[in-house]
Order: sequence, then C-alpha cells, then structure tokens
Amino acid sequence: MTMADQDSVSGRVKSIFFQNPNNFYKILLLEITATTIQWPDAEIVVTGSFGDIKEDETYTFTGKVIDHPKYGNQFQADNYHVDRPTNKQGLVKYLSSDKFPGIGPKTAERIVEALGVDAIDQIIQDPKSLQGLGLNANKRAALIENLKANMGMEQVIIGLNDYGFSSNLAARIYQQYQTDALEVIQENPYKLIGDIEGIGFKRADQIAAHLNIAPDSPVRIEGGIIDTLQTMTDGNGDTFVQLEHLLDETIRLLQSARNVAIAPQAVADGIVQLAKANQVVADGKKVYPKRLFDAEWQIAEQLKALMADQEAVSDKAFKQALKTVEHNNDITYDDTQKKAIETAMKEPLFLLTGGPGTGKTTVINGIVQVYATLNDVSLDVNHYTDEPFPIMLAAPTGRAAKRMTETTSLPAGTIHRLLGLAVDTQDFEPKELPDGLLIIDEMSMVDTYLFRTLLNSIHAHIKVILVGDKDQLPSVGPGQVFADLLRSGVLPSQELTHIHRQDQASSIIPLAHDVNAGYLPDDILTPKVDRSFFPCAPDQIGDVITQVIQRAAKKFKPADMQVLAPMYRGIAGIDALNPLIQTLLNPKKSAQTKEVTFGDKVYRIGDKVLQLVNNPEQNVFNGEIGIIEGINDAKHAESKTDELIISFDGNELTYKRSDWTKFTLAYATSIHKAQGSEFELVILPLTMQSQRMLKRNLLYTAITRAKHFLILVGDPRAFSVAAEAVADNRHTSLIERLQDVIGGSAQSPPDSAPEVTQPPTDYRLTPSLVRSQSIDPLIGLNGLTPMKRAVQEEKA
Ligand SMILES: Nc1ncnc2c1ncn2[C@@H]1O[C@H](COP(=O)(O)OP(=O)(O)OP(=O)(O)O)[C@@H](O)[C@H]1O
Repeated sequence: MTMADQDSVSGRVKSIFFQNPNNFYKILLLEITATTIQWPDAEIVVTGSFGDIKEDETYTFTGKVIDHPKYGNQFQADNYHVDRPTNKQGLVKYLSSDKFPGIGPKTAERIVEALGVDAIDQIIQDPKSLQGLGLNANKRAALIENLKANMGMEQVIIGLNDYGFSSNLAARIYQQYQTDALEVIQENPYKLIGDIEGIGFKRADQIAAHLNIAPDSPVRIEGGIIDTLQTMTDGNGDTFVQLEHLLDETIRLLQSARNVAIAPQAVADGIVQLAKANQVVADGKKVYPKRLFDAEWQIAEQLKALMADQEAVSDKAFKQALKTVEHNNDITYDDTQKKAIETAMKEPLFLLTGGPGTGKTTVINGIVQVYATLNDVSLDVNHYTDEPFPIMLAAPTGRAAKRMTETTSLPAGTIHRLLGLAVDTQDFEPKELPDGLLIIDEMSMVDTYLFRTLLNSIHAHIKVILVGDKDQLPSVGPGQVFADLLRSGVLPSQELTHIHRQDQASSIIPLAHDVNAGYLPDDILTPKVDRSFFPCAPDQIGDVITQVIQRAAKKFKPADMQVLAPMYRGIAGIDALNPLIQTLLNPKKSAQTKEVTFGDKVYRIGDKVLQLVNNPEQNVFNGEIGIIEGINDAKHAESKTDELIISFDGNELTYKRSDWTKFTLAYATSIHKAQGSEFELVILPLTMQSQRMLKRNLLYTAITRAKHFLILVGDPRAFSVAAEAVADNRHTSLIERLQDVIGGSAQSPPDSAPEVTQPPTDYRLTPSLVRSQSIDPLIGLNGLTPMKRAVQEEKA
C-alpha cells in the first residue's frame, strides 16, 4: 500500500460528530489547510477508524472521496497522522519544549541530527534508535514514554495498519498491549498467536518475515511449537500431546509456512526453552500447555480438599428424611436411586450419571428435598430476602440451565453467571458463594478450564453434586472431565441404568440405550409413532429433508425442529443444508424483503441462527440458538455499520457486521453444537461420506436431543457403523492426577473399539419417490410407508 497514489486532506479538526465507543470509528469535521482533491468548500467531513483524535489539533488524512448515499460526498480515510514539525528546526524546537522534560536544545539537536525529520516515528517504532546519543537509560525511557503519550495511540494504530492489520484487529491488539504494541510485535510477532483471537501462526509468520526474522530463529520455532500445541490440544480436546507427534507437526508447520528445512533438534531445543520459560510442561514423553497441566493438578487438589470436609449424617436421620420426601412426592425411589440420594447426603461430593429417562432429574429433585429436610432449609425463594438462596443449580449453557429451572422449579443459571465470570474462564475475581448445596447438570459439557475455575471458586462448606451422561460427546474445550472423574474410581458416584420413563409408545429412549450398548435394534427401519427412517443415497438427502420439513412445518415451529449433521462439508453437510432449509422456512418473499449478505450467507428477519463462541458478558454461549429480530442498515445504525439484532430466548443482542463471524445459520447444526439442547423433532441425516466422524457417542448424543420425534435419513450402514464404533478417548492426565492426589485404584479402562461390520445393502430411493410428496415425518400411524416399500422393492 503506498500513500503516494492516494489523496490526502490536511487541516484542523473543528469537531468530532460521532465516535463509536466500541471501535475506533469516528466522523469529524475538518477545516482544510491543504489537500490533493478538488473540493469547493473550506471544510470537509472525514470518516474512518482513528485512535486518539483531538479537536483543534491538525492532522493529515489519506484516503478517497466517496459518495455516501445519504450524506453526499465525504472523505473516507484509510490512514492518518498528526501534523508534526516537518523540518529539522521545528522538530528540535518541539523536542526541547516543556512537553519533554529533561531534553534540552542540545540533546534535541543531537537526536534530530542522528535520526532525521522522522525521528519521532523511528523512536516510537524502535526505542533502540535512541541508544548512543548521549541519553542515559532513564532519560531515554522518559522521552519514549512522553512521546507516546503526546503522540497518542494513533502512532500505534498507524504502525499496526502498516503491518496490514484491519482497524478491528488493530483495535484488539492495541487493547491488549496499549502503547507497547509495536515493540511487542517487533520483539516477537508470534506472541500475537496466543494473545489475540483471530491471529494464527501464518499471519504472525508473515509479519516475522517482514521483520526479517529468520525461518530457523528460536522465536519462530518456539512460536511454531506453541501454535501446534494449542491447535492440537484445542482441536482434539487433549490436554497433552505426545512429544514425537508434537515434533512432527511443528516441523510440518514451520516448513510449510516458509518452505525451509527445520532440524528436529532445533524444535526439541525449542521445547526445552519453552519448558524453562514455564510456557509448556514436558513430563516424560508428554508435552502439556502449562495452563492445562496446572488445571488438571488443581482439579485434583481442589477435589481432595472438598472431599476432606466430611459431614456426619446419621442413618436414622437420612431414612426419616427420605421417607418424608417419598411421601410428599408420592414416589418410591428404586434402590439405585435411594443409594444415590444417600451417598449425595453423606459425602461432600457426588457424581451422578445415567442415560435418558433413568431418573437423573428425579434424583436431583430428591437430593434437593432430602437436603432441605435434613438441614431445615426452606425451598421457597421468597423466604430469602436478605440472605442468598442456599440451593445453587447451574449448567454450562443457558438452555440447559433453563431446562433445570423447568424440571426443578428452582432458580438455575449458567456456571458463568453463578461464578460471576465476566470474561471467559481465566483471571477473574470469583464471587463469594454461600454455604449450601451446589448441583451442576450437563457435566459432560464442562471442560478442564471451566471445571478448574468452578472448583477454585467454591469452598469446603458447599456440598457438590455433578450430574451428567458420561456417554455423551465430551466438552468442546479440552478434557473429558466428567468421564475422567467417574473412571478415576476415587470419587463417590452412582450410575442409573434402569429406564423409568413409563411412556410405552416412546421408542426414542430405547433406541438411545441400544445405540449406547453398541447396536441398532432390528426394527430400525420400521416406522414407529415417534420415529421413522428414510433410507436414501447421499445425493437424495436434500430432497428427502426438503419433503420432511415441508410436512413437519405444518405442525412444528422452526425453533422446535432441528436438523443435526456430523459434518459441515459435502452434499449432505451442514453448509449445504442450511440455505436449503432457509429457503423453505424463511424465503425472500418479495423484492422488499430485508436481507443482508455476509460471505456466502444471506440473513433475513426470522432466521434461526447459532452462536459460535462463548460470550459470558452477554450471557450467550457457544451452541445457543437465537432468532434474528431486526436488521439495521449502516445508514441508520449508531455504529455506522450494518447490525443484526438477535434474540436468544428473549436476551436481545446487537451484532455489528464485524461480529457476524460469531454466528451462523442454525437450521442445520453440528451434533457437537447441539449438546445441552433438546428439540421436539430431530432430523438426523448420516452417510458413509462422513465415516471418519461416525462414532457411538456422536449418534447417541444426536438421538438423545430428540424429545418427541426422530427422523433418521440416509444410509443405514452409516447408522450401524456409528453405533459400533467407540470413540477414542481423549489424551488427558486427570485420572492419573486424581489417583495420585486422592488415592485408590483405577477401574478398568473401557473396551477398545470392536471391529466394524458393514451390512451389504446399498440404499437408494427411486427418483419418483424422492420427488413424490408422500414422505410423512409422523409415520407409523398407518403401517407401511412408501419409504419402507421402496427399500423392500430395491432389495427384491
Ligand atoms: N422411582 C421412580 N418411580 C416412578 N417414576 C419414576 C421414578 N424415577 C423416575 N421416574 C419417572 O421416569 C421419567 C424419567 O425420569 P427423569 O426425567 O428423572 O429422567 P432423566 O434421567 O432426567 O431423563 P432425561 O435425561 O431424559 O431428562 C420421569 O417421568 C419420572 O417421573
């Protein structure tokens, strides 16, 4: 980017009309002193992202004149700088002014002689340039400090722009390092990788190349190691990486990014250096990011401390309380449920796991009521005006928390809310929690970091109950905390196995249990009142889903029906299905229909969207589904960029265009993202194209998302492959840590994946059937369906 071929305007800022507090966007009025453009007036409106513009100061802006649809011609600036002395004399005077105490005319002259008219830029960009000019370290530091303060942050922003960062990224980088930003980057551009979201190795490496950092320099190699370790742990959910694997992957990254040979020894040395600097921990052949290594140890230590606080509950008192609760609720708990409630009362910490319909909610309610009875605690929230409610219910997502409230009739919130986490799970001031009972539901979704933070925030006088389904997919973030806690064998736990749900007609829960046991029932293709199977080829999935949705839309709201798929890509993938379903459920009705495009996506009011990142500050989490309620175009929006208003269960949030990467269409979502949510109707297409992804816990999690109806679509082989394939365990050390710290012996590890057998039939619908309107999602009411016949005909 050269400034020479750009237009510029210089002048005094008369007033700043508008500045967005969230980014650097500003609109200002400039009194022109010099310009390269043809401009009839003495003043001009200038817009752009500027750091620290002051009224009455003079600046030069480079950019171009644009014709704004509403405001007419104005100057859109890409870059700007404060007008400063442009000759040596002026600069000496400026530097020796009382803005810079300690610098007299002599020193100022020496600086200008040595560095020239752009001395200020040089000093700010490279403080070392002041060395050898007769200033002692203190004076040098003071001058740099004052220059930065006087030049404001625009220097930094301009410097960042020169590195090619958009104003958005520049703003984020500035927020992180303030006026040190340029030095940090010059010293080690790879530091950006860990510190700034949205900057990966490739980007940092480009800057490094620009700064002439050699391809085999230690900072680069260490940057590559950190990035690889982060990608591998975040990507696979592991908490450590095997040394050889890390070496190989790091070398691959370093070599591919700059096409250069890297010696394995150099990477090994880098790991040693990083270990010395406490950024990674190498334990034998395992290499951990320091944060994860610490987190696993802390979890074990904290659980030990929690377990030490034994509270005596007599058998007699417990039995009495249980009887009262059973009587009040007109229920008889089964023996396992009783045992669960008893252990929960007698132990300071208790883990409860079970599949759908086994009574987890029933036991949670039992635990709450027996606890209240034993401790003489009122369960009426209205009795707690001055003191906090001692029953704390929380879940990792807003949706799961909402379900907890519905099933217990007690207040529940997200774990983040409970702890007062404003930012994501690091560095925060924990909220003081009262003595009492804490129940966390959907524990399988809690990752290593969040669990560590949770444990760090609670104290020994809190009784902790962790509830979940260990067979579901593990958390999105690293670790498989709940499964590890259970498998460690050193913590009080109970698994519920008996299915209590009385509904004879329901076939979804038995199907889930069959899948969890590793097989599909014989009648998987037979239509039931609440589930059906449409076997078809991958290229027919779009058609079949179209027909299913057209029929289902007559009965269900879009929010209540959900397509879940294992993969984004491919003809049956999420990316292909979303626009298809969007056209069915929320089409562009007329030329007047308001819509905005973002990349290859179109958004309209009424669209169902999926949040992709955690935003605890606004109480919205990765995986939550919202509805677009409004579209503000840039002209009318306060931020002067297009905005979408999205409502997440009534929590209305505004997303500027720059934040639109934080959500996507949600008509079809991944099964991972649906963890913790349930839907009236789930449509689940599987094909052999996603064979790599097909695992038992994936299929099981998908099926258990369906509350009342389940439509299976695609290749029956894919379903049986999924049911049979046990997912690999994540690489974690939590079990070891727990056994080390708390003691005891491990239970035997789960069986390894059995061999997968594939049924021979190839399923393909006849084209006429795919086109016909006879696909009824709520089949089974009148015997054989066309689909079933189609399959039989094909087989014959
Ligand atoms: N001991 C019992 N006696 C009678 N009914 C029971 C008993 N335990 C559970 N149930 C009933 O079984 C059904 C399923 O129980 P519950 O909702 O507690 O299971 P869950 O594990 O929470 O299921 P999900 O995870 O699917 O919500 C409920 O209708 C509940 O009332």
